[in-house]
Amino acid sequence: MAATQAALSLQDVTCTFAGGYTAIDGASLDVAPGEFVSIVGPTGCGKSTFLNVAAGLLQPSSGRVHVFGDELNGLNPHAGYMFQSEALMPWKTARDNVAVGLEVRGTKRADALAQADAWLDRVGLGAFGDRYPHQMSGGMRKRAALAQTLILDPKIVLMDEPFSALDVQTRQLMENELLELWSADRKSVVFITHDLEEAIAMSDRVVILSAGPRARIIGEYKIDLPRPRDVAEIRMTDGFLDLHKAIWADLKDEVLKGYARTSRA
Ligand SMILES: Nc1ncnc2c1ncn2[C@@H]1O[C@H](COP(=O)(O)OP(=O)(O)OP(=O)(O)O)[C@@H](O)[C@H]1O
Repeated sequence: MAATQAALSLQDVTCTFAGGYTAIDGASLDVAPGEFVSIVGPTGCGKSTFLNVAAGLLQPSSGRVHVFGDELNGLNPHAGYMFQSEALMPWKTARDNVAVGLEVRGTKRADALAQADAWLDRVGLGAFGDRYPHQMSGGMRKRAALAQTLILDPKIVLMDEPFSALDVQTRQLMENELLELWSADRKSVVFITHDLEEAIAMSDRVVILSAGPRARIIGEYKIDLPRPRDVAEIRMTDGFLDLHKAIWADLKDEVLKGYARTSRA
């Protein structure tokens, strides 16, 4: 048995869809407990597909997934998932949206609501629990979605471009908030983004997927920048710029290939 058991281990994962398109081909990734890993790759390369396999939402055509040493069959019981699109129910208030996962698990409503209020406070929405999603800004909705995911205390958080719809300033605020929450209670995070700067600023490790079809992992970089980090300030440091230059050298050709493929389609 390995010295430290991975929180999440994807081994030689291949995903071929019904029409015969192979998105991912033989990709392997281990994520350690408490590690923040970003996956970066050109548009349409298979990042979401890979994350869906980790969540247990998609069965790979071949390859294996282990979660804390147990083979995954069905939904990943230790994972919380935060999507790019809105996950809030429009007919529920922020408080009810955050509480609903606990209620589904059988927590008494009063207790679930009390925990939801505590989480709303933690994400800076303490005064907005009664608001409905349409009464909140994009950033507020993301905060509520973050609380909705973290209230369930998943050991692994899977995030698929969670902040990509936000303006730059709100996005940086959210990134810093996520890092603060993460450092207070270290969970394993797998963070999908097409934004290399965001990936470097946030992560312990950045993994590069090649352009599809048959995307593979073509590079892994340890990000040894000091923490705590401010995502805006870290971007101006020499260490960040050196990493960016090195990783971009690997990523650039793949981005161009991906762009050429999608622009022909
Ligand atoms: N159910 C499916 N059936 C057929 N092809 C699919 C299916 N789901 C995804 N694909 C294809 O697999 C490839 C990878 O898709 P995926 O959404 O994983 O990429 P991505 O890297 O997350 O994309 P983006 O950067 O645009 O978010 C794409 O070419 C997509 O069209």
